[in-house]
Amino acid sequence: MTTPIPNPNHSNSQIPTLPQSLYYYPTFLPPSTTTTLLQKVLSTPKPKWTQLSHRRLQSYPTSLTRTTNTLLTSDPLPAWLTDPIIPRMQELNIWTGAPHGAPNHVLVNEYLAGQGILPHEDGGAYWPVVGTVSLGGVVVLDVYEKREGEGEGGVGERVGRVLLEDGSLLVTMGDMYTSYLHGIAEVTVDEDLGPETIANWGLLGDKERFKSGRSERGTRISLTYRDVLKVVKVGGGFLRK
Ligand SMILES: O=C(O)CCC(=O)C(=O)O
Ligand SMILES: [Fe+2]
Repeated sequence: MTTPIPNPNHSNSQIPTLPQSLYYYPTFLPPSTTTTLLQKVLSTPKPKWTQLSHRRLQSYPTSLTRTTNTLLTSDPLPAWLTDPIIPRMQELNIWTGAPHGAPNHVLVNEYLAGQGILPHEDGGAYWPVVGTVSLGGVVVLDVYEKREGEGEGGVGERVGRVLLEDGSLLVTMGDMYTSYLHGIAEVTVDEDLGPETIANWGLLGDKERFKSGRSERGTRISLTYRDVLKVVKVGGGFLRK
């Protein structure tokens, strides 16, 4: 499989000092859209959520099969997750070269203040691009080296920190997708924020907001867009929930 080529037109959005390639778009969605999306996600009935130990999760249109990582469904993504987000991503050429030319799977994460996600990689079920839309609370995403040859989950040195603002889009591809890990610490305050410590400081939409160097966590939703490589369409309404 060939690796997607970062679009040189977007070099202004590329996060410096980190391995390639992470792109940050601070005001990808206007506040009116983030508010509507946040309400939509937070009003989802409880059975649609999977409660994990450190966050809640929804999978659209459904979760992947456990053994073969296949998207087995006849349902498209719901309109509230596609418009206007996917056309805007396509304008940025994020899915150019992807097997389906657009994301076909969205994992929606909810983190309460103090919750996070352990360092991990997103793996081979997907085309190696993730588009992450952040809604609500601000968090710092940590990037780590991956320690090969130490079995599963070898977490190396932290190589950088990225601040994710409400309405922003983070695009992860290339080496950042395949050779590094990412995680969110379980803290109620992100501290030590500044131009020396936050890799995307120069790209932030509202640096003033973080000039105290601290940011209190609030409830955050992330919409993570992916293109699943293996898709099997099922007809006739079988396997529907
Ligand atoms: O919430 C985030 O920004 C990260 C989520 C994540 O890493 C994942 O869903 O794989
Ligand atoms: Fe991830």
